[in-house]
Amino acid sequence: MKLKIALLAGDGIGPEVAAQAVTTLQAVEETFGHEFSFTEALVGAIAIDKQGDPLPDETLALCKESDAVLFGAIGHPKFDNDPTAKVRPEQGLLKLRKELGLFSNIRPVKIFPTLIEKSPLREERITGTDFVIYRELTGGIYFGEKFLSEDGTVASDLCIYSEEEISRIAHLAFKAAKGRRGKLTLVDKANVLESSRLWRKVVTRIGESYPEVTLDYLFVDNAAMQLILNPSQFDVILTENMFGDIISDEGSIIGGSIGLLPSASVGEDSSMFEPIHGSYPQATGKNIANPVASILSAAMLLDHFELKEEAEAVVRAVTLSLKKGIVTPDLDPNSKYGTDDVGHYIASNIRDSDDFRGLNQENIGLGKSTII
Ligand SMILES: NC(=O)c1ccc[n+]([C@@H]2O[C@H](COP(=O)([O-])OP(=O)(O)OC[C@H]3O[C@@H](n4cnc5c(N)ncnc54)[C@H](O)[C@@H]3O)[C@@H](O)[C@H]2O)c1
Ligand SMILES: CC(C)[C@H](C(=O)O)[C@@H](O)C(=O)O
Ligand SMILES: [Mg+2]
Repeated sequence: MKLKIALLAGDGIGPEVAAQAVTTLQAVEETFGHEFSFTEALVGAIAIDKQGDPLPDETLALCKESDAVLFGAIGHPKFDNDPTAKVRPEQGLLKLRKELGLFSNIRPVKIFPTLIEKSPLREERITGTDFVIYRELTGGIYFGEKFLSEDGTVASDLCIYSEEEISRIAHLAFKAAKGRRGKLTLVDKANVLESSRLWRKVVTRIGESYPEVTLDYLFVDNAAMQLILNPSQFDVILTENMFGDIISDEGSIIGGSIGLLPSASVGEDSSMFEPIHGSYPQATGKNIANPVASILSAAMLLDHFELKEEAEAVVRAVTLSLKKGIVTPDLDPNSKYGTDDVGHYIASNIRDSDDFRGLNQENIGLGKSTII
């Protein structure tokens, strides 16, 4: 298959982890005989520095004409520490999501069996964790009208949703639940927020068309607690933009590190693949960032284009690296391996995959190798 991929590495550790996703995709390309092209473009703080715009027109145009976008991370402390800055790196990411119509952000949370002891939670709590968050990505409080009074003492952000925005992602989430364990949990704050009550009404109505899926509801504060208390109760979580942002960072540490959690953002015509973590500025240039979230985002890209065997090969290679202890310091403070070592190990395992391709994965203790 030929794929034209826009590569938006961004800021901080973005370029370091995205480089390993590219190395992985190049290994897949060679091993399975595909043709992937990568075209780089600016986004985030580096784009502000170079062009005064966090999403230059040519970057957006490239993304629109590409088959998919591979995204690193954006963000820089000079903006984080300046609440008065009018132009900000995050605006580039948000505009990109909106312009590409990426309304559904899919964030799978699965425990790698060999990492169970790396989790801050006890083994008996996290065993069996395997859920996926469907986070609405182009609406809600992120995109509602903003207000700041002239004297700078009063501010507001409007949280606004339409039935249409809720129903299109709800259908995707119900379909996902149907293909998994048949459970969908809507996370909202319907005891307080009008917008959440609209979510409940619309999702409940849509649920009637999916009789094989059990729908339940959790208030977001309770959901935040349940995620830690009993994460294996969840199958598909459907939620609005900001709640999804928050609970996915929380969910990521169940498996040991946010550096493991990938995501796919999809719309009608476009798709983008990015780790859920940010630019981790403290780690920039140190070769310590975990590239696995970025590499698994590349696996989600392959899966999205129906390259199932290829996606599985990536997940298997990642699983093997974790099993062998070829990991970055977030998973093992004494590790001698850097971001690039982990990426190269994974890529070389895809290239030499004869030694484990086709083997019964259970026999070699890798468990299930699908990503979602
Ligand atoms: N999608 C994105 O590009 C994105 C996402 C979140 C935050 N941000 C931006 O990133 C900047 C920093 O934000 P933050 O510190 O709140 O979040 P962050 O995700 O960058 O880092 C938070 C913590 O998570 C850990 N971490 C993150 N990525 C890791 C990796 N690959 N390997 C190992 N550990 C990792 C580190 O302990 C780090 O201190 C901000 O400017 C923020 O706006 C961007
Ligand atoms: C950087 C920020 C705009 C972004 C978000 O809040 O969506 C990030 O936290 C994420 O999870 O992708
Ligand atoms: Mg986030």
